[in-house]
Amino acid sequence: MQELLELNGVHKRFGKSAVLQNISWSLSRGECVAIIGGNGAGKSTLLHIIAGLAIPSEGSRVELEASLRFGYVPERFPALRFRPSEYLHHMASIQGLDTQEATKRIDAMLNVFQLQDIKMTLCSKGMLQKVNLMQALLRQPDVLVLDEPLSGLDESSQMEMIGILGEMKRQGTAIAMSVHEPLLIASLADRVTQLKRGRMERDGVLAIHNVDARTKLEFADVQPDRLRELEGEPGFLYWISRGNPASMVVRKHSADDILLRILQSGGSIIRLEPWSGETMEQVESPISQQVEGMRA
Ligand SMILES: Nc1ncnc2c1ncn2[C@@H]1O[C@H](COP(=O)(O)OP(=O)(O)OP(=O)(O)O)[C@@H](O)[C@H]1O
Repeated sequence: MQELLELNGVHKRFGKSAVLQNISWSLSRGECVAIIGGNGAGKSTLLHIIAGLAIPSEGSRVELEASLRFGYVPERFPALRFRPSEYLHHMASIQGLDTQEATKRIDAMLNVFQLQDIKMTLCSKGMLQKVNLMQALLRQPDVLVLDEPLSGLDESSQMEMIGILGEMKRQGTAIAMSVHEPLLIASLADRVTQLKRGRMERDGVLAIHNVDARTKLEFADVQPDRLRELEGEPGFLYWISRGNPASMVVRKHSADDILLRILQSGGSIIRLEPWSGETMEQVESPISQQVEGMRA
């Protein structure tokens, strides 16, 4: 993977307080890194440095490609008295985007994000978080930096956000995000960086991230004909249950795509977890095989 950004021996101090100590870290195109750690561990400070919004007190931040574009999604986003489209046009103009280009992009994003263009004071937290993400995507960033993107969202908004971020990642956007939710880490992260009191305790590939890793998806409200379509998805392995709720085991690297399909089929996700579960004998056979069996 092509490296985009490098931090070398970064320290950050506020007065006498050392908030980050000796952080060496990198981020590559299309990679998603989850930054975890307790309250006050230094996650937001590290994200500010990654995004270029704060300068290290010591050490260096090196962009390894010319003209890299960064998008930053802060944790808190205020409900302003604008409609999303108005707000985004203001932001586009501040960022120096051509008006025609901005209109095209904002219309496309409102459509993709399925966001009603109502006053932001009337928007739910999930809707506001979409606007927050959209302002960061205006200039089609190479690197997207997110501070707790799922914080305070309900389950369906969380899944929607995971689907959107998964799509960004597939398109090659590098993502660095501070995160508490195991669901988000399991669905998107390639690597986890763990901070403890400003020091990097761990920085590595997820243990479950290998080609054989499997994920169990439990979901509800998908019509039987759609269940059969889900079987055709690359990465589908087997059913544990095809009732309502249904649960299936899929290859971990395909889980994002299948989650998206489930949501597009009108389903809702109940749970997603790493799976090392039962043997094939204990599971239900694919619907397609059963239908073949009935025909025979
Ligand atoms: N501008 C600042 N001036 C002084 N201290 C700061 C500043 N920004 C952050 N800190 C301190 O740095 C430490 C790390 O803060 P930071 O927000 O990076 O942690 P965090 O891991 O994101 O925490 P949380 O999970 O609670 O949001 C905290 O003790 C905080 O008080």
